[in-house]
Amino acid sequence: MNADEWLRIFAAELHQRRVANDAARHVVAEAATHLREGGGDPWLVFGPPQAYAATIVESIGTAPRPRPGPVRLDARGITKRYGRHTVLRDVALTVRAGQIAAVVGANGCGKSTFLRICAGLVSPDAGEVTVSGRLGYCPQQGGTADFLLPDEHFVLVGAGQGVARGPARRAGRAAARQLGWDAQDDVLARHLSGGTRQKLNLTMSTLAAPDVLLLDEPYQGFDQGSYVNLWDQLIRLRDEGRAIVVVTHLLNQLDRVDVVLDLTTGNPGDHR
Ligand SMILES: Nc1ncnc2c1ncn2[C@@H]1O[C@H](COP(=O)(O)OP(=O)(O)OP(=O)(O)O)[C@@H](O)[C@H]1O
Repeated sequence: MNADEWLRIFAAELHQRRVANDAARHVVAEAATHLREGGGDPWLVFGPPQAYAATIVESIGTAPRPRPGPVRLDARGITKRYGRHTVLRDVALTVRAGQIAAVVGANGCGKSTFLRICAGLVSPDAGEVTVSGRLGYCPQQGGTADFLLPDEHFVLVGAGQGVARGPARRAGRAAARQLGWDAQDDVLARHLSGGTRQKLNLTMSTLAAPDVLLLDEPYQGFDQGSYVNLWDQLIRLRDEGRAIVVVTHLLNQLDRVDVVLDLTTGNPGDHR
C-alpha cells in the first residue's frame, strides 16, 4: 500500500470514528509530512491505518454526535404472509433523524420484504408504516435501466423529484464520486460491472437528499475501498440528520449503527 492510499484510509477511519474535522485534517497532514520527510512504508512507520486511527481517537477523543431528531420512520405490528407462510409477524421499528438502523437475520427471514413494505412497494397484511419526509430506496437487485447512461438515470430520478436536469446530473456525479466512481463514462448501464451498477442504484437513492433512506444490502459487488467509502457516506448522511435503514449480513458493522432489528428474533434493540 503506498502512502497516498494509506493516508486516504487513515482519513476515512478518523472520519468514521467521529474525530472532529479540524483535528482530523491536522493529524492527517502531520502523518503526510512525516511520511514525505522520513520516507518508508507507512505500514512500518505507523502500522495499519485502522489501528493508528484507534490510537489517535484514544488520545484526542471524538466530536460529540448530534442528538437524534424527530421520528422519521415508524413501522408497527407489521405482519406479512405469502400463502401459508408467515414471513413477518408483528415487527416494529422506529428510526429517528440522525440514526442508522440495521436489519439483520438469516437468509429468507424477511429483511427485503420488510424494506419493501417500508418503501410502500408491498402491502402488509397487518400493521402500518409512517414515513415523515422524502424517501429514497435502493433495492437489492434491479433498479437500473439497461439502455440508459448513468447521467440519464440521474436526470430521470431528478425529474421524479422535481430536480432540473443540470443539478440532477451534477448531484448524481458528485454522489458517485464519493463511492470512488467516475459516473461521466459514456457507458450504458447494461455494460457496467455488477458492483458499479449497484453504485448507480445507490447514487440514485441518495440523489434527492432523502430524509429516510432504505438500503437493501447496498454494498453487493463492492471492492474494499468502495465499501469503506459507502460507510463513510452513510455516517455523513446520518450526521446530516437522515434516518437510514440498511439490510446487512455483515455483523462486524453493527458497532456503527444505532438500532438493530434482528428478524430472526423479531426484536428491535437500541444498540448504543
Ligand atoms: N412475492 C413473493 N411471493 C412469495 N414468496 C415470497 C415473495 N417474496 C418473498 N417471498 C418469500 O418470503 C421469504 C422472505 O424473503 P426475503 O427476500 O424478504 O428474505 P431476506 O431475509 O431478504 O433473504 P436474503 O437474506 O436471502 O436476502 C422467503 O421465503 C421468500 O421466498
